[in-house]
Amino acid sequence: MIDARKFFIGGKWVDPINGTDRHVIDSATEDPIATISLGGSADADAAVAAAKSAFPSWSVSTREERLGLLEEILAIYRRRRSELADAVTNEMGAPTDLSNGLHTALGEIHIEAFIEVLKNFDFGHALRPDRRRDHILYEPIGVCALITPWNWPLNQMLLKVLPAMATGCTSVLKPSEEAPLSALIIAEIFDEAGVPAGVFNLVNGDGAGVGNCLTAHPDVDLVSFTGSTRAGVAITKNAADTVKRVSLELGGKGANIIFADAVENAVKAGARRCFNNSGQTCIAPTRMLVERSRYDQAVKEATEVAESLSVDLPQKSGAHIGPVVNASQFDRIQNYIDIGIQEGANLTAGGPGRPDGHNRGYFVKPTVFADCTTDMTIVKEEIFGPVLTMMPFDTEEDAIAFANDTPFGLANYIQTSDGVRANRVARALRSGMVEINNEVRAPGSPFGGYKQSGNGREGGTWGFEEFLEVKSVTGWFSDEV
Ligand SMILES: NC(=O)c1ccc[n+]([C@@H]2O[C@H](COP(=O)([O-])OP(=O)(O)OC[C@H]3O[C@@H](n4cnc5c(N)ncnc54)[C@H](O)[C@@H]3O)[C@@H](O)[C@H]2O)c1
Repeated sequence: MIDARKFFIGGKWVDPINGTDRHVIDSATEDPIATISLGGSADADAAVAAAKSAFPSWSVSTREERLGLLEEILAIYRRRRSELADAVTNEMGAPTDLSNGLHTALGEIHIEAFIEVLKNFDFGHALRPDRRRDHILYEPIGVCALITPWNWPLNQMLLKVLPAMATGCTSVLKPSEEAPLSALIIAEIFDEAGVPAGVFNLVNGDGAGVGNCLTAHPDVDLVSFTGSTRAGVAITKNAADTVKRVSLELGGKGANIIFADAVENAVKAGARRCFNNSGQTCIAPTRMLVERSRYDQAVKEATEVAESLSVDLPQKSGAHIGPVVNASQFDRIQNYIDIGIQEGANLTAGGPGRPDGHNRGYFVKPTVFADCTTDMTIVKEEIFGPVLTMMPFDTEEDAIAFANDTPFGLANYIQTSDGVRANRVARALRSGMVEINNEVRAPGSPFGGYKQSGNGREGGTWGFEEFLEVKSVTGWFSDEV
């Protein structure tokens, strides 16, 4: 059993002041694998105090100093990448090929991308050529509370801790209590890289404890949160009294609009994408909308994908999916599958209970519901498991209306070989991201949602601006002064 009870505060690994022990569970065996501490208010206060005292010097550090640190972090991250992958596999059940692949690759890509942003970011410039004494400065906002979920842990942490550091902010990270192990390695990497004391701090805890303390804390200037819409709303209310900035990356219910002229493997690729990471992806294309002439064939293909996808131990190599993260997610998904059946959706693959060969662990069968309607609970709510819903459409207008008929607006998908139509539909979709024909977003492109999927943007210059205040100075003397 790993003892992971310490926190990283003020450049040191310290014992909790008023923590409570909690086990991290292997979701494949249901056995405890590590003990962490859930911090209390004294721990959150200590971390915020360390971040606050580091801010005056870090906020005026040079671009070169920050770049040097990020380069060092990148080198150590690469060296420790397989350890990070093991931690992700153990803490949230991603199969080893996935954690050695996309989970850890995303982290590396983000470090590289933020290095590029920092090299080029303009922290001060004249308003306009004709108003050279009107000067605009971009300054770090201050102490940032960074609260992250468990489903893509490295991706979500690094999209916050790196731009915070690169813009001159100081931060307190509270990773998910479900998946805290990779975060501890990130803290070790920052420590080894020489991040100055207090610039980055880590306290484990849950939402009701450390989460609440950080979001209400008078010395925290910004909360950057990724997680459920439920928690995002609670955090926003809790932060309101101190008027701090709150940046939210929340849930999703992505539509995948498949027109009849889409490439042959569009349906299969869409179904695989929905099941990847056991369906625990905020941008998963979980609502497949298929043009009627292709619909019956599409249901067959998606069903085949679900039936041929194996569900197996995360520690095994292969393209299978692993368990979902914990018992409450397992129960939640099972409940949605029951509701889908009760509400009359056509179950064509998967269904309730564990897959054959598993009598323990939080394994869920890849499940397909065809002939869904927009009023069904499984179409409206985020399930966060390997469950695909399918429905036919007749016209482009119907497809757009179905796709937009949700309180979420994170990522939507279009499959067609008609470029004019693709662009037209992309404009009509109310979401922060639209992917046409599975074209992957470039590193440094903005990630975030419309509507109840959030109000922030992560990545690239947009991700930087979240951590910056804008100062307007008039009467500015030219930089030669
Ligand atoms: N939009 C995105 O970028 C994005 C990315 C990944 C995941 N998500 C969403 O995250 C959710 C899954 O993650 P989860 O189950 O860990 O979410 P969650 O909201 O339960 O928890 C996320 C984090 O918030 C903390 N937290 C919970 N309640 C809190 C409160 N009241 N105050 C402060 N902190 C609190 C948790 O301890 C955890 O660290 C899904 O809804 C998914 O769509 C969104």
